[in-house]
Formats: sequence, structure tokens, C-alpha cells
Amino acid sequence: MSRITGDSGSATGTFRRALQVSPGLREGLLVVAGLALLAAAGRVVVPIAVQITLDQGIQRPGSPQTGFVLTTVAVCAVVVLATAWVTYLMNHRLYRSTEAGLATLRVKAFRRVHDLSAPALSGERRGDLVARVTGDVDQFSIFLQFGGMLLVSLCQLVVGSAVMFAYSWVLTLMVWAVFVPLLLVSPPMQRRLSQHYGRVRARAGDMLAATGEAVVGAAVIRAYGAGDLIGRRIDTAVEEHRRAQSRAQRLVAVTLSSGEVAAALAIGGVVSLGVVLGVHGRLTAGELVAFLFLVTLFIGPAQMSTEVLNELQNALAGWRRALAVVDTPIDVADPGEAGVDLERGPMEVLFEEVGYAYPAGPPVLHGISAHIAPRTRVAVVGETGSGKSTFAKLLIRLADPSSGRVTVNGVPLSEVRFSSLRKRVVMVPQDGFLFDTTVGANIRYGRPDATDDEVRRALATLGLRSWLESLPQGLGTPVGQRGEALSAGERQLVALARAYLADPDLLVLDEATSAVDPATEQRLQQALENATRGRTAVSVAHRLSTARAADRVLVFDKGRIVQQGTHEELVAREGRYAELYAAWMSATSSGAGAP
Ligand SMILES: Nc1ncnc2c1ncn2[C@@H]1O[C@H](COP(=O)(O)OP(=O)(O)OP(=O)(O)O)[C@@H](O)[C@H]1O
Repeated sequence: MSRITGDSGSATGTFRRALQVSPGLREGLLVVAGLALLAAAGRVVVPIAVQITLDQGIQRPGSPQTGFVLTTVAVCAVVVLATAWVTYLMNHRLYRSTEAGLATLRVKAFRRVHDLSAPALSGERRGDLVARVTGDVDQFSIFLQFGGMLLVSLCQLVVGSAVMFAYSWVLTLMVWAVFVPLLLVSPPMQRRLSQHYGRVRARAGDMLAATGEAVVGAAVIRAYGAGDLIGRRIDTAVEEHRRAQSRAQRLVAVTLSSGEVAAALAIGGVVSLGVVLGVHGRLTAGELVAFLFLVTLFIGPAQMSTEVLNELQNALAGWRRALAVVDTPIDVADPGEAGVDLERGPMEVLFEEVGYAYPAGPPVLHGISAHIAPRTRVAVVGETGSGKSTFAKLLIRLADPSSGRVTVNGVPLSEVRFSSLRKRVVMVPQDGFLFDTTVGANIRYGRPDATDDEVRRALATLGLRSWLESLPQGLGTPVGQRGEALSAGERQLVALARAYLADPDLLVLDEATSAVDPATEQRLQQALENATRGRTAVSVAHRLSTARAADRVLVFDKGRIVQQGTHEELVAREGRYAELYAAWMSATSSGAGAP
């Protein structure tokens, strides 16, 4: 179930939160506002110049006064150039601070994704999360291309109105009377648009999640001939996005058309009423022409404001979704400075009456109590779904117990600083995720400052020298995306070597369930034996050989530990382990394979 939403909230609330998350957005705002005002003032100079030229340079007795007209034109040219330069400065300043602010938002959102616990993330669709941090934030960047113009436009409305008022308050009131209804219906219209764009952004996230899954799972889709099924799912996601988008666009079209109607009414009204005022000597020809220029200056921003406000709704919808990621509470928090650093050395683990339930799920672990002595190798066995991997997740604090507690060397796990915990406790997960780089670089994730020689030595200690030599380019062999260029067993070898290089005091291994060829199986067993020697190790065992080699076995059944002891002790007793053992023995004649 998804916990990250972000599909509602007021515009001011969103702005306020966005400024808190990205304080860089505030930078230079005053400068930008000042430049916008200058640019707006620059734009009313031309209509004023037209009025002066007509009334004083052409219509006066003794006209035309060529010198006066040419001087006015020259002044206008300078002002126009200066206005263009000021507009450029304003846009540049605005883009710079907002792009920096948006970059901060992206970084914080990505960090938060990493800070969320594995169970919290498992409820989220990866594609949707990526959409929130990329496409959704982009919407604001796109809006910015209009944002500068919006600022100038708003200033233009104010400055333009003042000049218009100076020429004729009657005509100014008439123009406002035409546009005020538009302004009055704008807020409810914007609210509806905001809801529509919220849906558009959510559907865009769905679309990315569906296509992302189809790309990642392409091999499985092909293998099962599920192309049609997945195709239909993608078609539905695309169709729903299209539908949401066209609903929003329909509303946009209404706002644009009403702007057109208002503009035509305003111009028509100014011409008619202006001529009447002119005939009665209350308006000069120059003033009427200047007024018409000013009305166009007024209409442009009024129309564009609607357009820009539409864009703003889309941007806000995206912004809310990105902010929702940043605002998702961290369920498994790093104690940070208040926390404890673990001493290097043998590690002892204690589970005290631990219970656990996944978010919004039923309890899956009940009253787990276990003592793992320093330097012992423990195998955790049980049927599928019995809670073994969940136990391992609690052990490395990928999740916190719902009840009870876990301690390492007497310190509650929740009090250990992540920086220390991640060094001292390392897990080899079931899928052993590999990055799309070389074998060497993947192993070096365990200890980034390790040299090639150290990586080679680590592989040799694990008994993997001959395997390394068999690779076409040794450590430089590319592993492909998610390690696809290697076999499943080889991926496990790389993941194990990575963990070994990190040199932890507690190694937790969630054994892969996939069967591997006998030669790799042999290598894996040897490497595992070498990697765990002399340190505390807990293996979620799917192989009988791992359980047999362990110092102690914990037997899980339906979220409880039902038996514990050595392999020999447990085999000799009647119970769950003896049943599992019998099943293993019948499944494999060698007794070393997967059950
Ligand atoms: N991310 C999750 N969200 C919700 N429930 C989960 C999640 N992961 C596991 N579970 C549930 O928790 C229970 C225990 O699962 P767990 O993976 O710990 O079992 P397991 O013994 O490791 O199984 P396997 O041997 O198949 O890996 C199962 O009922 C499973 O459906």
C-alpha cells in the first residue's frame, strides 16, 4: 500500500513548504521583483511616447516638429533596448536561483527515498518514485519559462492601469469592468484546474511505473508470452493519462477563450467610448491611440496570467508530489550524534521477545527470543514464508521490531549510529544487486578505498582465484545491468566478496533460492565458509549444506522459533527440523542442493 501521496494541499502551503525545503529559492527574489517592475515600467514608455508624438509633434500648430519626433523615437529606442536587457537579467536571476532550489529538492527527495526502510519502500512503486523526483520537479522548471513573464505581466497590470487612469479614468474603469469578472472566476477555476493537474501528475507516475516494470521484466514477459497482458496494462495507463490530460486541457481552453472574449470586449469598448469622449473634447487623438496601446499591454498580461496560472497549477501538482517524498516520516531513523558507535570485535546478538508486522499487514514474527554468541555461525531454516528473511532484516535494522528489542553487544540496535552499524554489520541480500559496472567495481562497494590488489587478495582468501582467472577481463569484466552478464551463482559470489571486503563483525546472508551449477555451488560453499570464519554470521539457509556446516540452527515455523540446536541434535529429535531434513534428503541425492 502506497504511503506517499501529495495530491492535495493549498498553493500557499505548498509554496511555504517548498521555501523551507529549498531556501535557495528565496535568493534574489527582491532583486527579481525590482527588475520586473523596471521591465514593466519600460514597456509603458512606448504608448506614452506615441501620445506625446501625436499630440505635440504632429497635431500642434506648426507641425510636424521633426526634431522633437526624432528625439522621442531615439529615447524610445534606448528604453526598449534597456527594457530587453533588464528582462534578460531578471529571467537569468530567476532561473539561476530556482534551478538551484529545485536541485536541492531533487537531492533531498532522493536522500529521503534512501532513508526509508525496506518495508516502507516495498509499498511504493519504483517508477512512481522516480517520476516524483524527475518529471514532477521538471514541471516547475517548465513553468519557470513563463514565471518571469508572469512577474512582468503582473507589474505591467499595475503600472499600465496607473498610466491609463491618468489618461482617462472612465475608460480605465470600463476596461477593469470587463476584466474583473474574469479575475473573480479565476480562483475557483484555478482550484478545479489544480485538482485536474494533480490527477494528471498521478497518472503520469502510474504510466512510468507500468512502463518501467515492463522494461525491467522484459525477459519474464517474453518467456511467459505475457506481452499482450502487459501491453494492455500499459495501454490502460497511457489512456488514463491521456484522459486526465484532456480533461485538464478542456478547462484550460475555457479559460483561454474567456480571456479572448474579454480582450475583444475591452478593445471594442475603448474605441466606441473613446471616440465619444474625443468628440466631446475630453480625450485627444494621441491619448486615445496611446490608450489602445496600453489596453493591448493590459490584455496580454491578463490573458497570459490565465495561461501561466494554468501552467502554475501543473507545476504545483508536481511540486506537491515531490515534497510529499521529502515529508514522508523516516520510520527507521538514524540516532545520529546521540547514537553509539560499535566497538570493533566479536559481536553478540540478542533478540528479546521480538514481534513484527509489515506496514498495514498482520504480524509475521511472534515472540522471537534468540541468543547468537560471538563468532558463531547460525543457520536460520524454515518453510517459505516462515519469517526468516524478516528476522534477517530486523538483525541489520532494515526495519524496527513492532515489539521487543534487538541488541548487539548489549546496545539496542536502535541506538547504534548508522555510520557504525553499516560498517560493523553487513548483509548479503537474496538478490545480491549488482551495479552496471565491472566485477572489481562492484566488489569495491564493500570498501571504496580498496586497491585492485586488495580486491584480488580478498577473492583469493575466499578461494575464488581460479574463478577470477576464468573471467574474460578479470576484475575489469563488465557485469551488465543488474549483473545480467553473470550467472546467478556468480552474482552471489560477487555479492559475497563485496561483503567480505567490508570486513564486518556480523555477516548476515540471505541465501539465494536459485539453484546453481555444482561447480559454482562448490565455490559458493567454500567462499561462504572462508567469509564467515572467525566472525558472527547468520545465514538464512535454503541449502542443507549451510545448515549442516553451522554451529547452531534456528528453526522457524509460522513466525516463531520452534526449535534450536546443532544440526546433529536437531536431526536426532523429532520435530520441524527432522521433517525439513527428510524433505531435503529426498529432494537431493547429494544432500547439498536446494530443497
Ligand atoms: N515487504 C513485505 N510486505 C508485506 N508482507 C511481507 C513483506 N515481505 C514479507 N512479507 C510477509 O511476511 C511473511 C514472512 O516473510 P519472509 O520473507 O520473512 O519469509 P521467509 O521465511 O524468508 O520466506 P522465503 O524462504 O520464501 O524467503 C510472509 O507471510 C510474507 O508474505
